[in-house]
Amino acid sequence: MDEGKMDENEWGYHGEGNKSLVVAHAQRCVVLRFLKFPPNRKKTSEEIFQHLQNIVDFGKNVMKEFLGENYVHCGEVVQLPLDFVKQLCLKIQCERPESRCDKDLDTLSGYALCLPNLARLQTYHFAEHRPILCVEIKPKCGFIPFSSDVTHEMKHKVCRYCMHQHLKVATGKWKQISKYCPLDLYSGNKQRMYFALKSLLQEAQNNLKIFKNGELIYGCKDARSPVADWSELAHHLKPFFFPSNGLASGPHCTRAVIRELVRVITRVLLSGSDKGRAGTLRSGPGLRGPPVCEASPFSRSLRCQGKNTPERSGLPKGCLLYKTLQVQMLDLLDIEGLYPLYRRVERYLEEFPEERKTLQIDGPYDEAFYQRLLDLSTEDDGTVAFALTKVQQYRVAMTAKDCSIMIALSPCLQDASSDQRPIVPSSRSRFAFSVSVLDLDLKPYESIPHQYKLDGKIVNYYLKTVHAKDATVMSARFKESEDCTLVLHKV
Ligand SMILES: O=P(O)(O)O[C@@H]1[C@@H](OP(=O)(O)O)[C@H](OP(=O)(O)O)[C@H](O)[C@H](OP(=O)(O)O)[C@H]1OP(=O)(O)O
Ligand SMILES: Nc1ncnc2c1ncn2[C@@H]1O[C@H](COP(=O)(O)OP(=O)(O)OP(=O)(O)O)[C@@H](O)[C@H]1O
Repeated sequence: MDEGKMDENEWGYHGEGNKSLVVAHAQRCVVLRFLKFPPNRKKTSEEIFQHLQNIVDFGKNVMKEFLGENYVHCGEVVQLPLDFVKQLCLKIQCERPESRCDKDLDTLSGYALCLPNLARLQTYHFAEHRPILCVEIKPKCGFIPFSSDVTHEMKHKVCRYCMHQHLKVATGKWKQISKYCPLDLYSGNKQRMYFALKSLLQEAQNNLKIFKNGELIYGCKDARSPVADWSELAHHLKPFFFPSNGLASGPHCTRAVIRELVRVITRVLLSGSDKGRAGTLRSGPGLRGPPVCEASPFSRSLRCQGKNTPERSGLPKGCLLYKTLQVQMLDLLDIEGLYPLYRRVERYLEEFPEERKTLQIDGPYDEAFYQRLLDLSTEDDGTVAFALTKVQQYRVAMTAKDCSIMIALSPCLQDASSDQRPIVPSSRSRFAFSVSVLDLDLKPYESIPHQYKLDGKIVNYYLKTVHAKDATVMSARFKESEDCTLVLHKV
């Protein structure tokens, strides 16, 4: 990219989260990722450069090591002309969802991250001419805490995502409770994964987006304007899954297309080579928590049919879900066990503030930082070193609990080679695919007290409001009859 010759007209709004905003190049397969800040909390250019460089270093030295280099794209920090950034900011403002406009794009530093556009296959510099379908999933935390520091018994039974749903609906973030449970997606069991993906398609919230040729066609652009029309989605997807067949439109077609999509995504999620060192993080069998979440409609439906709890995960070790889960499990103590250790580090830093650098709280995220993450001991010897290791592991785990997985699918001819990209078959077509992870920014040390408070809030709200009324709420959830039949489809 020639940073000297930037033209805002060649870039378009692509998407944003809570902390960054992404624009995509119209022709080339690149995006620019800018940081965002609340209006009164601007940072210096030097701080922004350092923040972005830390993101790159963390990706290179830590996440690539854990997840494998094929999945992680670190990008590079670029310096852009300020005039370009200002014009671009004005140009895209009208496309930003209202709910995200509480933060402003950083237009003062001129720094951004340049990354491959993962909504297209990884050809980096040149746009593909083939049509591309891309599914982005933010799976969230896939295990139930196993730590003995957990004080609320409910946390050993119901996963955080399912509990948090109730607080989110109560505070108006989303309109209705999702049937998605991350433990189903991470189960490796095809029926549970199928149920999880279908639930995401029913209530996408911010956990699922679908792009066609780089354009968002399904999922929430704005929390207040969810788009969830399956027949419209099927209309977009039909040429991908039934290219040469005159499948009539209507509910039958919609169901067939959605079924193909879910099957293909399940297959892709279960694929993968065994690179990356997340396997070295595996904790013993006693340290893994229950395999199902009691609030998941899937396990509830099994129980209501008198069937046993499904077996524990059959995720293949090479697949990205497996690796992501291993990194999430670096949260060995749960926030309840971690918080006192955070306080220990805090007390030390209050006494010796100059040590913050040596402890690598704000980086550098280098090889030494990575090596310390591999110590999985939970024997507290009372030292600051022990507390620090657990704090850093927790931050990495939280990052893996909030990352997204991008799956790009491009149809290929029956007999054509795929340029060595892996292939996934569907019943009427074949796709070359790529899988990548995004949003691997290390969670800040400062967010730990917030996590501690939020955890208490989520559990207390669930216990007080939902669990007390459990029977009523859950029976209402099961009035939607498809729950019990859906899971029995052969996949
Ligand atoms: O706390 P959670 O689980 O609600 O996760 C937050 C996400 O909410 P979600 O539940 O996915 O809707 C939240 O996503 P949204 O802004 O709601 O789309 C952010 O990803 C937030 O991370 P950060 O503070 O921007 O680094 C996330 O915060 P972290 O807890 O990961 O720091
Ligand atoms: N390299 C990329 N290629 C294509 N799209 C991307 C890329 N990086 C980010 N995006 C898109 O931009 C959106 C916002 O990016 P990202 O999730 O990194 O934002 P964030 O503010 O850090 O998120 P969060 O709310 O979790 O803090 C993503 O959901 C994704 O759709």
